[in-house]
Amino acid sequence: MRLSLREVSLNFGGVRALDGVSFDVEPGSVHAVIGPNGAGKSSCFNAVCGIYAVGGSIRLGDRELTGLPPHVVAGLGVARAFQNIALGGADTVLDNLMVARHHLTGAGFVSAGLGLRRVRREEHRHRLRVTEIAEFSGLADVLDTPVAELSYGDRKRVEFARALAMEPRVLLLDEPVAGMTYHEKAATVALIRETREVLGVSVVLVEHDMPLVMGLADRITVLDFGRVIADGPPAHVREHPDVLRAYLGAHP
Ligand SMILES: Nc1ncnc2c1ncn2[C@@H]1O[C@H](COP(=O)(O)OP(=O)(O)OP(=O)(O)O)[C@@H](O)[C@H]1O
Repeated sequence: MRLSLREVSLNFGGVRALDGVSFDVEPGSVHAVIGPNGAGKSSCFNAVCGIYAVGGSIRLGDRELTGLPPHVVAGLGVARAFQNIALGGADTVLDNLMVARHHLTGAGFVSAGLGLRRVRREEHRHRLRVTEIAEFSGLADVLDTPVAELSYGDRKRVEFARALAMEPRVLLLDEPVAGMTYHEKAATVALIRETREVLGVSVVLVEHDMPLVMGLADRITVLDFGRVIADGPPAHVREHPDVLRAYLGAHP
């Protein structure tokens, strides 16, 4: 499903954080949003998630997302892996992934209206799916380990898997490789590629690591002072004079 932003605007007092931002995230693609500090990348993510009310239109397929609260946007298929999110440290990886599925279970696992057997069957089904997602995300060996005992790289994987456990159509990743070692980065890039290729989920990422973005993204939107200054495949964006000027600090 295509995610489309049209003329999205957001003000903080006198600051125009987003100024008529329009771009499309094609189904099953990796799309990067880049730009200098303060360009509006986080604001853009928060707008898509429903955290900020914005002007303009944000659509997933035919559904208008603007004006909807974050949990409804998530339920419609836009999941976000938060940077440094407070994972339940004492809880196991499995517990953390199960929590992410609550919005899929309507009233939750223990609903007064459901018979005990049905509740158990439902929970079993979710456990199987969560185990699959953990395997996909490289967490099969640590399913029963408390998150607090995991390495930094594995905790980032839990954030990723937790977003996948929401069964998204679009996955938003905020600086997915920040602070990672070379090997952790390579593993994350592979996981993002598989998410696109195997699951067919679109991935939108904000990331400062330029070589990584250029090698991974199908398409890149460049923001500067809340506006889109370039949008296209990496080769196009890399050569764009406005991008060189604004982003890379070159003075052609
Ligand atoms: N909650 C807020 N209140 C006031 N101003 C804000 C708020 N959030 C962001 N801004 C301002 O909006 C503009 C865009 O900020 P935003 O955080 O979206 O940029 P960014 O591209 O994510 O930056 P960075 O790369 O530094 O994280 C900046 O001028 C910022 O100071």
